[in-house]
Formats: sequence, structure tokens, C-alpha cells
Amino acid sequence: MTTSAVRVVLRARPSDGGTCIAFLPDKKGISIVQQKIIEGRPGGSQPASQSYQFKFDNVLASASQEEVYEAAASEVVRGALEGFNGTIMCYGQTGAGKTFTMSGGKQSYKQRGIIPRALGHVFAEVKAMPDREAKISIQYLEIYNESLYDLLDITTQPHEISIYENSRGVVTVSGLRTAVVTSEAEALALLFEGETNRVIGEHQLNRESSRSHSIFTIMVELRPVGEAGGDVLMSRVALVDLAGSERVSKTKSEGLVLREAGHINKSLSILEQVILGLGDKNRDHVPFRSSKLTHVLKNSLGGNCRTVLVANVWSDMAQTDETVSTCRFAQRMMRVTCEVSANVMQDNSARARQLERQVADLQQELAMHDAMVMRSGVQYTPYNEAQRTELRSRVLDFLMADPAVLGGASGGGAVAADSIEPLELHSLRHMKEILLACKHLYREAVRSAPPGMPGTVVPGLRGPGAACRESATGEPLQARRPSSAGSSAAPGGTLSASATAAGRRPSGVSNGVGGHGITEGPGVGRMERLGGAGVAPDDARPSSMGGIEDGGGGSSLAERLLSQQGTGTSAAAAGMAAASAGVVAPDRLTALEDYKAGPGALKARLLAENRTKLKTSRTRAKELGLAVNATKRELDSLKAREEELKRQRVQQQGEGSQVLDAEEFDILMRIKELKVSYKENYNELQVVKSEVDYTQGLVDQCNKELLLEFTEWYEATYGQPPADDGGDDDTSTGPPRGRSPLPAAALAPRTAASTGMRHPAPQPLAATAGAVAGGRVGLTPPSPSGSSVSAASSHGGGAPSAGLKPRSGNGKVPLSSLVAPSGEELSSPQAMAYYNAQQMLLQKTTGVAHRPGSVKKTRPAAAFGGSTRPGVAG
Ligand SMILES: Nc1ncnc2c1ncn2[C@@H]1O[C@H](COP(=O)(O)OP(=O)(O)OP(=O)(O)O)[C@@H](O)[C@H]1O
Repeated sequence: MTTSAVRVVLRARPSDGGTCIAFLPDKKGISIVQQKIIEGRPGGSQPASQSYQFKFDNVLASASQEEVYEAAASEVVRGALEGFNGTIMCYGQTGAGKTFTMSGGKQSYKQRGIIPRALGHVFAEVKAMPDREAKISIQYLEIYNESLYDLLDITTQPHEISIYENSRGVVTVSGLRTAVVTSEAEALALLFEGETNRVIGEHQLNRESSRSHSIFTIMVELRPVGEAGGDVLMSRVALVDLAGSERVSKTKSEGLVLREAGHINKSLSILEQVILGLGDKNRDHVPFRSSKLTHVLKNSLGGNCRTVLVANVWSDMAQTDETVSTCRFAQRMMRVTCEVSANVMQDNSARARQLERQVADLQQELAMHDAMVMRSGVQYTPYNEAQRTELRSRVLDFLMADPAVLGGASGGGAVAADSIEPLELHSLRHMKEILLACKHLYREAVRSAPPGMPGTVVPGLRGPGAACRESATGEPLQARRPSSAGSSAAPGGTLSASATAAGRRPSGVSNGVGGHGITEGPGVGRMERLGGAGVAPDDARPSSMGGIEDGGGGSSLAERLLSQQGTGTSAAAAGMAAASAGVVAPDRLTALEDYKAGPGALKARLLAENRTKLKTSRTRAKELGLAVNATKRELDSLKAREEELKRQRVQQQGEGSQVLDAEEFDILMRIKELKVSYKENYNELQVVKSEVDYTQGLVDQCNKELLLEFTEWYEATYGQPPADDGGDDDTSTGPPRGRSPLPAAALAPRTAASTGMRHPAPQPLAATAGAVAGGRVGLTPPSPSGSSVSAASSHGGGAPSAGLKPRSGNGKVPLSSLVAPSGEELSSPQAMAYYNAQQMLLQKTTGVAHRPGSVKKTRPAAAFGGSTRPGVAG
């Protein structure tokens, strides 16, 4: 911010010599030049005693009036294009040539005044700025007899135009038409139109005397072209043609013209007081609000504005008094200083667009660079859900490609670890996504572990999933495992022992034929349920391989995960149920928690999300309600105060008075603001209210469905409906407020068909039923060779369904056999397990290299039982 003194141009009518003297301050402000304006007796008629001497600072030039007009106009426009507000104001006695100076003579183009010149400069300068986008608009205000008029729109009534001053003292006039102009011609047309709308009168000194003050405002807004972003400059140029002071004795005005003269002189007198006040550092009050003129010009007279005063004099001897008076005014004006700064605003949206473009360019650069160094598939943009799912499959594939399993599958011993194709890392983002995928898989594996699994362990993982099933002493926790099954765990089954034993066992036993009689050998642990891909010592393998006769084990890790991605098999679900066969049913609340963390995770998540939305909507509705009420209260009290002030004003100033004091004006403005905000908040409240109702319905619906599905799942898994424990149906946060909890009857088991569930509950395994009917879970001792059943015999000519029903009355389901690419029948459950997992992954991913010992898919899934869904093999 810089301090700028008001500059003065003294301009004399050409008839009196035609010399225009420009007084411009020297930037250095050192020299003081004395210039005699009126001295002695120029006309010879004045006595020498009446000579005057005025001292102006820094006389820089004497110039023709055109040069002065040109200089003033171009200077103010240049400032505006740099973001500085500017004012040029013509002051002087009536007939001195103010309108001539500001608007110009009507005779020729050469006579054009400062306004047309300024408009010419604006458009010329803007045109020379190809990198800037300019918006030029104009207003034209007239102050006539202390009323405001719009010279660009004569239909606007004075009471519709008001002066508004904000808390920082910045004054604006509202209610004026703001015309956006795109060319000089357009702007000039409006100027002329406004001119013709001005009030003129005739008196002795001027046949076309302006009876009003006029302010022509050019508003400039400059912003960088396109999306480059950058600073936005906003400025205003006020070109003021004041009405001329007049001595009634000279003008011989009467009637209306006389009354106008009274208003003009009064307002000019207040202007003089304001100038005096501004020039006097000791004055603490400047009466800006005493007249419309000074109030409107507040910013031009000591605000953020570069101001030039053109002091118009009529240096005829007969007008000496007026000329002296004008010069005095000019001198006072020179003492006024303004605090000037450019009006620069940051265009954030443009900056954001610019950065976005930069990022896109850089990504393109990187992609080109990658292409040149033969790196493909590198992604720099955030992964979408589909890409994440794809990556998870690849990571899962990598994790599943265990040398121990591969070795076992081929029967040729362990495969070297380095034969596993590593996951390629393309970029930092790719690395991060892989780690996220690992984390996701791990969490899903932990979550999907059926309740009650003893000593479960994910190979190599010792996180919460493993820890949660260990006691503090490291002993496996078996509390949730029924004793019938738990008793079959390996003697002394520590976590590691269990894992080791389990690690020797393949997982694929679950592939659709499982379902009855989980026959656990010693040390059956979570490994088999989580995919059997565990790293296990080779020497342990044979016994565990033979440990499963009929494939009643849990689903593989792949099955579980893919199942949760919506591509899972009912075999997987059945495997889970099978895992729970014979298990003592947990209490309802515990089971519900397990269900929500496992098969019901999607619905539970949906419920939670809807709850969150409901909470947010309620909070918003509450906020809006409070805001609406507060606004109403404030409006009421302001209106009461406004009425009171109005009464006082009418008492003091009489009916029809329009001069508001600051408080009343501020109140009116505030009321206007509040009405807008009240309406906005009220409308939003209606929308939010209906959002609350709708979301509440969604929450209720999700809650109900979740409970129904859970009930079905529970019954299918544990063979009985969950006991009504009197607990809250809604175990996460309780039932929605204001609504009654779901009746217990709603928990009655229903079929998937009847409930329209998207994720059918696992069917109760007949295997379970069979086993239970037999009084116990079948614990057939592991037999290395007991699982080999020929395809023909196993299928028995019928298409096995995914329903996992037993085919024989003995509660045992024969395994499907598989055929290797070589045509060999794969009799090993381990091979089958691997095959199942591999088959699922092949369908999810592409380019999976077949490693030594792996089994290629050679038959369509349908050949394994008619299902084409991945993993539903037999
Ligand atoms: N430089 C000039 N060259 C030619 N004529 C001029 C010049 N200056 C003023 N005049 C003429 O003098 C007359 C009065 O000028 P003008 O109306 O501009 O005065 P004013 O100061 O605006 O008066 P008022 O305050 O009464 O409106 C006009 O006829 C105008 O054409």
C-alpha cells in the first residue's frame, strides 16, 4: 500500500487564453515551484490590490487541454489495468467547462472529453493484452437534488438505489444497472444515452447547465486467459462531473433551477468540509454521510484510490472570485492523501485446474518414458476397484503358488522356491497397492475363519488373526471349539504343532464334495481350512494327506476370498458349515458378530454405511433447524429496531425523508441478508428432512435383512435357530431411535427364496446331519490312500449339485476325481486341492504360468458337475 496525494489539474476556458496548466506532483517531491495563476490585473479591470497568488507543488507541464485530457485518461486507465482504483473529478464554477472536460464538446472528435478517451484507452489496452481476459462494465449514476438516479436505466426509481458501506468502510451503490460492454462503441453508446438522461437547466451563465452531479464508473476485471490460473485484478474508475457552484446573484436562477442551485451548493459545501477534514490530521470526524455526493465519493476522497482533481476555472475577470475559490479548493485537495493498493485476487479454481493439467502432463511423460524403456503396465493414476480386485487375485496367486504344495501336487518333492514367478513391481504406487492387497487378503482370511477353530494359524502370519486364538501362554484357545472336534486335535496341539500338521494337508478336499463328517486327524488345524497352502515339512505330508477320507474339510483360502468377492462357491460356504458340524452352537450375539465379520460382512457394511449417512443427515437437519430458528429470532428483533428508527427519523426529518442514518441503513442491509439465508436454510432443511426419512427406511430394511439372513445362516450352520437371548436385534448400535426393535418373530428362519437374499445362506450339510445322526462327528483315522475314487463311481452318472448333498447313506461323499493334462486321473486330494485353487485363480487372472508339477485345467467346469461358476467343481 502506498500513499498518494490527490493531484490537481487546473484547466481554464480557452476563451480566456486557452492555456491549460497541468499540475502534477514530482515523484521525488522535492522542488516547490511557485506559479502565479492570477496576478495583477490581467484584464486590466481589477485593481492591483486584488491580486492573488497560489502556490502549487511541482508544476511539471503546461499543455493544451487535449493533452491534459489524454494524459489524465490514459494514466487512470493504466492504473486500473494494474488493479488500482482511480477517480478523475471536475470541480469548478458553473459554466467553467466541467462537462466539456469530462464528456467533451459536441463539435468534433478532437473535443472529446476524458470519459470517451478513457473508454478508448481501456479497450485499446485490453486488446493489447492477449494473455488476459477482460470484463469491462459500466455504471452511470446521477445525484440530483439529493436523490440517486440511474442514467443507464431511467425506469429505476431513486428508492431502489441505495448506498451501502461495508464494515471496512468500502462504499458501493446497489440497485444500479451494471452494463457489461465488449467494445468501445457499445460503451460510448451507453455514455451518450446516459448523457441525454441527465438533467440540464438554463441560467444566465450556462444555457446547458448540468443540474446534477454525475459519476460514470468503468469497472475492470482482468484474469489470465484460459486455465492458466493466476492473479485476478479488479478495479474501478470513477469519472465525476460535479454540478457547478453558482452565485444566484449571477445566474439569476429562480423556481426549480433555484432550488436545484440550493442542493448543488449545499452538497459542494459539504464536499469542501470533507476535503478540509481529510486534509486536517487532527480532525477525527469527516462528514462523508452528510450528503449523498460525499458518501458515494468516500473512497475517491481518501480511500483506496488514485484521485485527480481537474479544477476548472473561468479566468474572466468577472469570475475572479469563483476562480479564486476554485483554486483554494484545489489547494486544499492537494493536502488529501489516499492509501492505495492494487486490488488483486487469487483465482484458486484456475490454479487447481492448472495443477491438474500439470499432473496429467507429468503422468503422460512418465508413460512415455516407461514405453521407451520397455516398461509396460505401469500405472500412475489411483487404482479403481476393478483393478484392485485384479491385483488381489494376482497377489493371491502368488501367495498360493507355494513350493511345498507344488511339490506335493506333482508328487515329485518340493519345488525350488525360486521357481515361483515373482510379482513384478512397476512403480511405487504398484508396490503400495500390493501391500494393501496383502493386508486386505490377510484381514479377509482372519475374518472368514469359522468361529471355534482351534489353534488356527495363517502360515507366516502372526498378527491378530493368529493371536486372537492363542492364549496368553501361547496355548491354542479352544473354548469356542466343541469338545467333540477339539478332542481330535493333535495331542499337545500347540499352535505350531497344529499348524505344522495342518500344513501337510491339502485344502482342496472341500471342493464341493465335502459335507459330511469332518474327519479330522490329529492336529487338524486351520491350515486346511485356509487353503492348505501352508509350508509344511515334507516329512509330515504323507500322514496328513491321508488324513482326509471324504473331503469334509473347510474351504480353501482362495475359495473363501473369491467367495467374498461374489464369485465364491456354495462349496466354500458348505465347507464352512461342514467345519462347524457338530459344533456346539454359540450364543446368538457371538454368532451374529461372527456372521457380520464373515458371510454377512457386505450387508453389515451396508447397514453401517447407511447408519453413518443417517447420522450425518440428522446432524445436518439439527444444524439447519437451529440456524433457521436463530435467523428468525434475529430477523424479528431487527425488524422491531428498524421500525423504531424509522419512527424517530420521521419525527426528526418529516414524512418522506429518505436519508437513513448508518444504523438504520445497516439494519436494512442485514435484514436483506438474513432473509436470503433464512430461505436457503429452510429449503435445505426440507430436503434434508426427507433424506433423513428415506435413510431411516434404508437402515431398517438393512437391519431386517441382516437379521433374517443371519438366522438362516445360523440354522444352516448349527442346525437350529438361534436362541432368543433377549438381546438387541441390532447389535451394532441398537435399533433406530423412535422405532421399535424387530420382533423376535422376524428372526424366524426363512428360506433364501422367500427372503430374496442376494447371498443365500449355506445349505445345511447333509453330511452334518448324517454325522450328527450317527451321534458324533466322524473321526475316521487318516488314510493315505483312502480318498481315491474314480470319477465314474463318484458321480454315479448323476450330475452332482453344488448343494453338497451326500450321495450315500453312510454319510460319506466320494471325492470327484480329476484328470491331469496327461490324462492321468488325479487321485490325490492334495492335487485336487491345488487344482481347485488354481482353477479359480485362472479364471480370475490371466497369464498364469504353469509350473512344474502344476495341473492344467483341461476340462470345463461343467464337466465337474455342471456348474460354470468358478470353484464349483463337483
Ligand atoms: N475548452 C472549451 N472549448 C470550447 N468551448 C468550451 C470549452 N470549455 C467550455 N466550453 C463551453 O462553455 C460552455 C459551458 O461549459 P460546460 O457546460 O462544460 O460548463 P460546466 O462547468 O459543466 O457548467 P455547469 O456546471 O453549469 O454544468 C459550453 O457551451 C461549452 O461548450
